Amino acid sequence: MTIAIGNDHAGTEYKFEIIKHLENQGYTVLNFGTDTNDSMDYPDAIHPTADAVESGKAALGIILCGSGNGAQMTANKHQGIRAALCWNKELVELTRQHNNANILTIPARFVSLQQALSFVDVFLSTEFEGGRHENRVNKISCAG
Ligand SMILES: O=C(CO)[C@H](O)[C@H](O)[C@H](O)COP(=O)(O)O
Repeated sequence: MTIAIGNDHAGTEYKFEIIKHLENQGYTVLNFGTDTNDSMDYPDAIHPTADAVESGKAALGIILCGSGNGAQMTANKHQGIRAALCWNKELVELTRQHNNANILTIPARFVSLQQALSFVDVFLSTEFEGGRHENRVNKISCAG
């Protein structure tokens, strides 16, 4: 499975650890984030990450910035993206089960590296439940 990843300078360190973690498990990772700690604008990394998921080049995405808010807001501008900002494992599990989230947003300055890696594991191993959630998820993209 191919995973897209994107980050600003606040997420660089965790990004490299996540890539290592994923590649060790056999995932292919497309890296759209900055590889340095130099200050940059998160939309420049997040839009290409969202594009990769939206176009199907990647099955799922992971994005990081300091609080996660800017990254999530950017990704959710894309029609085919459901990006969830999560700060515990339960939220990660629920957003896959109920929202069929296709991008996990990690607030790198507010969680430990161990937490971030565990979020990634839960995100990739949890399936959408469908059922009553199917209609609700379909209605997300209808602005009315
Ligand atoms: O976009 C954000 C907040 O919504 C991210 O947390 C950024 O990483 C953060 O704003 C970067 O802050 P910095 O002071 O420029 O390092």
